[in-house]
Amino acid sequence: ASTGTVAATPETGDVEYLAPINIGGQTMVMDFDSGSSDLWVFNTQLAAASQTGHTNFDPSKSTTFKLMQGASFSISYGDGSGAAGNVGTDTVNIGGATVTSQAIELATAVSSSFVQDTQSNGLVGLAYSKLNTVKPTAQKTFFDNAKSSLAEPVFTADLRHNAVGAYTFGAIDSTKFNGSLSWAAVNTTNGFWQFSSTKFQVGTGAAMTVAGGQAIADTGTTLMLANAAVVNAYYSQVTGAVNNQTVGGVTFPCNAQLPDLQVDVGGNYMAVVRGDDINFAPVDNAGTTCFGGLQAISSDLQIYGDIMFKSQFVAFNGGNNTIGMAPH
Ligand SMILES: CC[C@H](C)[C@H](NC(=O)[C@H](C)NC(=O)[C@@H](CCSC)NC[C@@H](N)Cc1ccccc1)C(=O)O
Repeated sequence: ASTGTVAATPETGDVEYLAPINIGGQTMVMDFDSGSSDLWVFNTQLAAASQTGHTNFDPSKSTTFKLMQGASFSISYGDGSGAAGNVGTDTVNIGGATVTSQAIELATAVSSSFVQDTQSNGLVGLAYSKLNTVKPTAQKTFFDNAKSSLAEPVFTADLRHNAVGAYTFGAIDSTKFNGSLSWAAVNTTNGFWQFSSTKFQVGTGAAMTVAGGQAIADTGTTLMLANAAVVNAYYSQVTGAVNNQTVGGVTFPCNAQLPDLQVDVGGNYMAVVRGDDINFAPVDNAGTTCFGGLQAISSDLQIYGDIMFKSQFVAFNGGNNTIGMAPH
């Protein structure tokens, strides 16, 4: 039974968290994404302009790569970005955890936001395999393929503000969080690591409810996108907070006092998101106006991204479909 651990390194400003994987002998620095289920890479089939600045996987240099005849993929993401291309299989090793025949999706087209993000050379999808976009036959995620050979059927995300953390497969390192993990049931219907999140509390204020609230844990989303009721209640406690359409969300004075936000996870655990982490980044050169890490989303499905992960160590249990959290 194996385990694997890789460093999770934040891009400047904690925009994304990147980690190295080995595909057929080639190291690729990738964006680990618990909000999708395709492993796709920048590669030598892409137009030269798209390859520029990236590490490009070269299937012809891998002795273990096999093309998957007739297979293709095409994926779209909530921010409007996407990728598409063909598919093969190869040996993937992530920090010591190995899968010998992992579907590797070779992009032949990627949207500009991915081309511009030269530190990321593709995504490692870690949501449920039912979301995988390969046709005619959907493929399994690395975690799904690795699960049976891992010491425990789990992977964990230990993401830090402006510091190196870790992704671990097959073990839970209890030295990386305070106290014990609180576990919640995952609703796998939509293919996400989805749980009920119906209560919230701003600072020491009254507990409030989001009727029927649901959320997903998405390591590939930078911010925390919550119900408007949560966002309005939160920023009503922040002097100078305004909904700034030009920058596309709520901003506030960078020296504002930001309360902690508590959100319930599965009905029996209130996850504390540190107020400091909700000060995401300045929007002006003088650093006087800052952009909120908590923003509103109109869909019923809230997306708890890296802003939450910076306060919470998260364990994803594929054995019993539960999600564990503890402060770190
Ligand atoms: C518009 C597309 C919708 C959202 C839907 N797609 C999804 O839900 C996909 C699997 N997941 C995503 O679009 C989002 C979760 C949306 S919750 C509905 N997670 C993956 C995202 N963090 C990947 C990413 C990483 C870095 C830069 C940009 C994007 C679909 O295909 O129908």
